[in-house]
Amino acid sequence: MENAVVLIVGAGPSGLAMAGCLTQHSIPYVILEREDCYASLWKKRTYDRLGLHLAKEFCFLPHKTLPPDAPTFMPKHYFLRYVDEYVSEFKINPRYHRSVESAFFDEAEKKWRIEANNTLEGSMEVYSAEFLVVATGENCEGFIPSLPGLDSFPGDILHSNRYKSGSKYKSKDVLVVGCGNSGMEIAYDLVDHGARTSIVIRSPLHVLTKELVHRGMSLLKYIPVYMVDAVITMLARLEYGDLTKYGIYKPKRGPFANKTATGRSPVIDVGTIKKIQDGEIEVVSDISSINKNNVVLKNGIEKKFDAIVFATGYRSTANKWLKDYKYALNGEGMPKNSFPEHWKGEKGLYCAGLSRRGLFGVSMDAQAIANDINKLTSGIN
Ligand SMILES: Cc1cc2nc3c(=O)[nH]c(=O)nc-3n(C[C@H](O)[C@H](O)[C@H](O)COP(=O)(O)OP(=O)(O)OC[C@H]3O[C@@H](n4cnc5c(N)ncnc54)[C@H](O)[C@@H]3O)c2cc1C
Ligand SMILES: NC(=O)C1=CN([C@@H]2O[C@H](COP(=O)(O)OP(=O)(O)OC[C@H]3O[C@@H](n4cnc5c(N)ncnc54)[C@H](OP(=O)(O)O)[C@@H]3O)[C@@H](O)[C@H]2O)C=CC1
Ligand SMILES: O=C(O)C(=O)Cc1c[nH]c2ccccc12
Repeated sequence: MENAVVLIVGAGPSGLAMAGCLTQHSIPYVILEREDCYASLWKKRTYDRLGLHLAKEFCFLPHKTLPPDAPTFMPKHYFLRYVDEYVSEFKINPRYHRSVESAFFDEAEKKWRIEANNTLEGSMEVYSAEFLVVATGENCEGFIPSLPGLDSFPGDILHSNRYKSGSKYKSKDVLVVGCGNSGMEIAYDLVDHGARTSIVIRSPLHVLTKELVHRGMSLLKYIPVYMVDAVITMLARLEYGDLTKYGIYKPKRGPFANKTATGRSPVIDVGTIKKIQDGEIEVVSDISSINKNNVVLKNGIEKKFDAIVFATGYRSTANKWLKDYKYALNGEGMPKNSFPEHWKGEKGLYCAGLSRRGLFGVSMDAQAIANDINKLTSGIN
């Protein structure tokens, strides 16, 4: 058994930000990561054309600024280069191929006991830690809904986290299920590669440009959210016109109030809306069942597809391996406390990056957690 002061599970931006902050306080830590690299979501499970939707002032990690000439909206590779520099500057050395499979609070020892599968060696490793930080992310596992007849579909079925580009779908009929930021951008990419593309839109959504989101986030510093929402919704209407004829309806709450209330981001349009308006992407209603290549929609229409991309979102899985999740999380593996106290659990348990606030939220959490651990370890309560 190995002893650690702080044990961090996950070497994504949250785990790395934790490492950066703990280093500032000279607090030792160990990071366990199931994959063979850091930032594995960004490196392995995102599509090729991904760029950051939020402006650079919301997309950096604690204690390291972005280069002054960084583009306002960074491409993925630019952000990853910054992450590489972060890792070398803070000398972060995660232990790779360590999949954490169980963790519980040992009441006798008053410490966390963590078991990780060393997937390279096929052995179990045991760690004990005073503080445990869950940094496994809200995008830990791709979610695919169970639909009647899905098993009978003979073509490609993939979650958006396995989609790279539309190059192999030229002249194919592809259905994208889900119209969050992933689904909308993947639909664009498919058309760009010559696929005949349809997208399932079953609920209301806000569509904004990245410039409008940037403007809205800047305005939020000065005026209340309902005013920001009113201004930004009006500007979006001028930009896109009435989208209801394409099956796109707005939620009752404004885009920023909705983000705060539900965590759901507005769709930040990368050109998909124009392709919908031009008839290059067809919006279809929710799926009722699947029979081989035929997809039966809830409005009774039946369409044939060669492939289905499920851009139906993600789940946190921390509640599965963290046996005593109740000290910080709910049954969905998300924080049990509400924002802004969401990061702090009991008995030295914390969660970073589960506030549905992107990289900005990641940085805030890591700083708050490291400050709290610093206070506790220096005996200032
Ligand atoms: C397609 C996509 C695009 C995004 N774009 C943006 C954006 O532009 N801007 C923004 O602010 N946010 C964006 N996000 C949100 C994203 O959640 C954050 O950017 C960021 O990746 C969160 O970091 P994280 O470390 O919390 O989680 P992750 O990046 O998911 O990292 C978690 C790490 O934990 C590891 N892990 C999981 N379970 C275990 C286990 N049991 N044992 C050991 N290791 C484990 C995983 O392998 C992974 O490396 C995007 C998300 C997606 C899906
Ligand atoms: N460049 C960037 O910055 C990007 C950022 N992201 C971020 O990553 C996170 C994850 O995004 P994303 O992958 O789009 O996931 P989301 O959870 O945001 O969206 C999931 C979508 O799938 C739909 N859906 C879920 N279940 C079903 C079902 N059974 N049938 C039909 N539709 C269904 C949802 O609709 P409903 O509302 O009806 O449930 C929703 O439209 C978000 O925070 C997003 O903003 C993603 C891509 C790019
Ligand atoms: O990409 C995401 O989903 C994010 O969570 C980033 C984000 C944080 N606050 C926002 C407000 C509007 C749009 C996106 C975000």
